Amino acid sequence: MTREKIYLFDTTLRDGQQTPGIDFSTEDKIAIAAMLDDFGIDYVEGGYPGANPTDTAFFTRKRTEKAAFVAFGMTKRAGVSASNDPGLAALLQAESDAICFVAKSWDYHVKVALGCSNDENLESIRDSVIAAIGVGKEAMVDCEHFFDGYKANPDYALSCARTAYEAGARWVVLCDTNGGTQPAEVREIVAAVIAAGVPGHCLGIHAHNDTGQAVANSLAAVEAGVRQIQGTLNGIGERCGNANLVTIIPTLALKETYKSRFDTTIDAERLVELTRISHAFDELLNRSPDHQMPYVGASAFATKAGIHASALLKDPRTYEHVPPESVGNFRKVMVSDQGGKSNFINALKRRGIEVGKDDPRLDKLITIVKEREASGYAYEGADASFELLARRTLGTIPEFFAIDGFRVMVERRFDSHGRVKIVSEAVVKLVIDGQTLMSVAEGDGPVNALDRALRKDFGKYQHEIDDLLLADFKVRILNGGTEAITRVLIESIDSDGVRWWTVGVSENIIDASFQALMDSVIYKLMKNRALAGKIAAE
Ligand SMILES: CC(=O)SCCNC(=O)CCNC(=O)[C@H](O)C(C)(C)COP(=O)(O)OP(=O)(O)OC[C@H]1O[C@@H](n2cnc3c(N)ncnc32)[C@H](O)[C@@H]1OP(=O)(O)O
Ligand SMILES: CC(=O)C(=O)O
Repeated sequence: MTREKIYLFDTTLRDGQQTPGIDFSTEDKIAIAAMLDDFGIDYVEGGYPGANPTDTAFFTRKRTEKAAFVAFGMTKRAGVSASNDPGLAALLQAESDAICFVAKSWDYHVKVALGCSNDENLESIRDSVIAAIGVGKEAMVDCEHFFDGYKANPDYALSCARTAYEAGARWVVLCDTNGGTQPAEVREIVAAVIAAGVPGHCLGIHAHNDTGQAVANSLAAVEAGVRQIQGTLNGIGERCGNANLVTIIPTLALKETYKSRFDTTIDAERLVELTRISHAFDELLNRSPDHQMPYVGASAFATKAGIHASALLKDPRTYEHVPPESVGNFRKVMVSDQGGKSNFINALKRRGIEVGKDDPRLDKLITIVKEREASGYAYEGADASFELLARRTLGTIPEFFAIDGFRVMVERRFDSHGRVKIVSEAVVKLVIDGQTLMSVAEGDGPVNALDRALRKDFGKYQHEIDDLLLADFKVRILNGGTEAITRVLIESIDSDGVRWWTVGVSENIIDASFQALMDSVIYKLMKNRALAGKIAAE
């Protein structure tokens, strides 16, 4: 069987820009285009030059080295010639390798949205494609609402696609603009387009995710014959988003049904970059990655379940559809109340702690973790606290210091201008080598005050915690009403760039925070002595 290429077309910077809450700056666009170009995407659609200052500015800058850089815009307006349409002129003049025109292909839209005749719309499609080719650009046409249009008036939808193709468009892209089409319909309609004379190697698919089918519809279109897929990074896009290229790319590369027939520019060597790219993109959007995103999510290859962990450790293929490292992700066997001995042995081994399956201390640790999780602790997100708990149970943590007590006071005061000022003050009493050390500090809030007081006099350990920083602080109320208990998670970082999470649980938020703080400091002291924190690669 001859192999065929599937072209990848990224519209993150155009349809992705239409996502509610996402607004790229020109600098963002430059960074994202470079990321996509490096990764090996065939087409990068940069936006709509002439539509807004960001896109216009972006099109004056250098954007891609390898990928074809695409300008998006609408076909010429009815009633004016291509040479007299200012919108089309801006598109033709923009620095790009290709132009992707959006064109109506549903007669209802032609009538209602454009207010012109069906023939005038066909003329707009034809003349716009000819004009783009005339200035030396590759032309493509996004047939908006193609599937809905086909269902309403198949002859007209097909004549739009054919007109674009016959005018010389390299790609005629069938768009599920409203996102309601189902995979079986996509297969049937793509087959009809090919039967009407537009060959599959000139057809693309642009699917929206309004019924959660954008990826399935894109793959159904490939099965039916299209050879270009449009989509976005992490599936951003108007309303419920576009087809997620981060899901489609590994599916094409790793799943037998596609990999046996098709090639894309993303080979195995590039595919390992996928998780990093997906997360870097979220970072740029200033949002947390979706843990459950296929292939790249933090949970994509994670298991809490003891039965799964036991089999995974015998052979990962028992519970993994592809090897996590093929997409740059990794396996995570977590400890929790859902775990059995295998989860624990694996989690301990990663931290350099060897313990036999028959060691009674292992049973004790499992019991403690399960009891603590029942009372509100969550160790799957608090790796350092889990390690300390394990080492305490095994008896391998030195007694660095003891806490004699702490007190926190929060006061609402007025300054000399009558403005409200909230002052937090903490007192911490520690015992180190039999000597009591007492420190008092103020802070921005009670936890900050506690942290400052704790660090103010740490005796002989003082210099060891100077580079310890609290990077994040998360509070969760576990049950409502007067019996509410609080779980606090603290993320710490030190000058080695190492990060760790600790947890505290209490009916009192300050006490929960103090527990998490204590674990963070003890972990740091252990780490300084190479007694903890060696996470081996899985
Ligand atoms: C399905 C999609 O995602 S298509 C892409 C949608 N993206 C965007 O719209 C984002 C960028 N758009 C914009 O910034 C603006 O809409 C602009 C600059 C393009 C146009 O702005 P304006 O000239 O003020 O027009 P406005 O946005 O109000 O309306 C769109 C006009 O384009 C016309 N039009 C829409 N599609 C097409 C088409 N394919 N071919 C020709 N004309 C079209 C509409 O009939 C309407 O014309 P009218 O003003 O005579 O009623
Ligand atoms: C062109 C486009 O974005 C759509 O039809 O959805």
